[in-house]
Amino acid sequence: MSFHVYDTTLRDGAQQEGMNLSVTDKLAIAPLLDELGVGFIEGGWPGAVPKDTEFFARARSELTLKNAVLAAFGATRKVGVKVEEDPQVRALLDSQAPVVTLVAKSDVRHVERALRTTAEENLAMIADTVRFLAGEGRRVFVDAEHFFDGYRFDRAASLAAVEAAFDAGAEVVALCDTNGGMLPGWVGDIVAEVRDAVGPDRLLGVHAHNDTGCAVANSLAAVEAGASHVQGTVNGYGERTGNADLITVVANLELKHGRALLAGRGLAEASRIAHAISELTNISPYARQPYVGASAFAHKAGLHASAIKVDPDLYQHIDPRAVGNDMRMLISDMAGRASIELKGRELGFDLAGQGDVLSRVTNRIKDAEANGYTYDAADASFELILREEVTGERPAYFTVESWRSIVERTGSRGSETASEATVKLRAGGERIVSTGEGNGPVNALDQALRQALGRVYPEIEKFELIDFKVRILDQTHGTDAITRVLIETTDGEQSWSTVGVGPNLLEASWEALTDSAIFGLLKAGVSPR
Ligand SMILES: CC(=O)SCCNC(=O)CCNC(=O)[C@H](O)C(C)(C)COP(=O)(O)OP(=O)(O)OC[C@H]1O[C@@H](n2cnc3c(N)ncnc32)[C@H](O)[C@@H]1OP(=O)(O)O
Ligand SMILES: CC(=O)C(=O)O
Repeated sequence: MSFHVYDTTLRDGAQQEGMNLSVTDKLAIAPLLDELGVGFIEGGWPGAVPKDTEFFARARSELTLKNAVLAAFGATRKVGVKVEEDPQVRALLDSQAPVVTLVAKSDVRHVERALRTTAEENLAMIADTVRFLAGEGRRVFVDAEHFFDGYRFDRAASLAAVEAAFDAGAEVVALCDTNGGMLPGWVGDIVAEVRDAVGPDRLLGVHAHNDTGCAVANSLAAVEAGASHVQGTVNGYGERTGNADLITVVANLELKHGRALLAGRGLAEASRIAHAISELTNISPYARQPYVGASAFAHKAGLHASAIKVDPDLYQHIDPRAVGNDMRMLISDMAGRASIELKGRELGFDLAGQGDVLSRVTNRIKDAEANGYTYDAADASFELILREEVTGERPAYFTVESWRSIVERTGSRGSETASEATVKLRAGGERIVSTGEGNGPVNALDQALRQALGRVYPEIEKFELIDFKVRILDQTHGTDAITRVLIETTDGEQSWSTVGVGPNLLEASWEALTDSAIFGLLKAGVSPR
């Protein structure tokens, strides 16, 4: 029996709080899902959500899928309505999607209290709708809503709904944990019982929500018990706490159970695709996401690094390349010499056998972290320290004579503010004095520094500050507290992060800004002038 990987990012994923996908977003996400290699892409509910009706219409001319087929989602016919006269069922046909997935009630309490009808009418709604759509040439899948809750309450009634769907011609019945309250043992037992009840030739699926934090585990339990169709969303998007993270489910099945499920390059592209979809949903990626998260293979503890130096597999459960991710060493006060050696290797420095350098860098990092610096989020500042300890000097792009930045309040009530900064430095054999204006004192300082350096290093014009984070450390000291600034800069292709610490925001920012300029010039291959 074939196995289905069924993605519902564009339908159930879009039910996540705060997510609002345009038709264009959906048309951009669908090819990424196709590239991932899923078998089915549920595009939305045509006839109920106007954007979804438009999505299916535009998909016909604008989408070319290599691996996946589109599924339109909708409900069984309404109570007491002839199926061929139900406009929502008609909209499913009109979508021209080759697969239609019907949500059907399979918990008798929902039938009686939400649909306000009888169990018999519900079975007729399921059978009529499946038969009608199958008769029109559609592959029909049924999502048995609240199946697990219903089964635990009245198993005969829930099983009758599943059987009605199969008997009418449904290709798949996906058992749904709609409220997400199940635990893996319960799911495994129930799927095994349903498997026995419906027989081995019928294709059972699973659709899990994450309210107990078990959506992935519940999906795996269902597959182990005989489900061969698994639904989920990329990045675990979905209502409330989300749906089963489809990439995690598939990675577990492929990499732990040896079942190749995705078409094309599949998992090897998973990290890139998960992040690209985050860009389109405008929801920041979750760094600690299994397999594809930025931290999924990041090691901070010095003891880990000392073993990883011998063999990376000693501290990681898979080769990160299997999911298109990378191993990274994080540098902090928890680093040891092995961490520095491995990080050096990552940055292109071979420090093997250079015990002195490793000890000096390790001690410098530990001291700096004790004074408020943090390097696990400021790789570029770390690299400058490492270079300095290896070569004995910092790249001499400029020497600073002085700088200042002021905030001026103007207007009759002092309600308008303007900032102005002056930087005096030497570069390219000249003394440069530059003044910058900005909407705040840090912005003005950044402008002044950039303008000064730009006279000698025009390469700096490409640099852009894209993130700025301030943290006041040791807040119990009030105004004595120290300030830490982390900034991220890009040259349009790559980005780098630097850190600064000081008694106030401006001093901390100045250090992070100058590190950023030096690192950017270094990376651009510019020699000091
Ligand atoms: C578990 C899930 O996540 S399923 C996916 C849920 N997704 C969505 O709800 C998003 C899209 N939904 C919508 O646009 C709207 O809710 C609609 C168009 C579906 C329904 O809206 P309305 O027509 O205004 O109906 P209303 O919200 O008042 O009630 C829902 C109706 O669907 C009926 N219904 C609910 N489930 C089913 C079902 N499985 N089969 C048939 N009818 C159903 C209800 O009995 C009710 O019928 P009634 O109008 O005769 O009382
Ligand atoms: C169908 C669906 O989304 C659910 O039951 O959760």
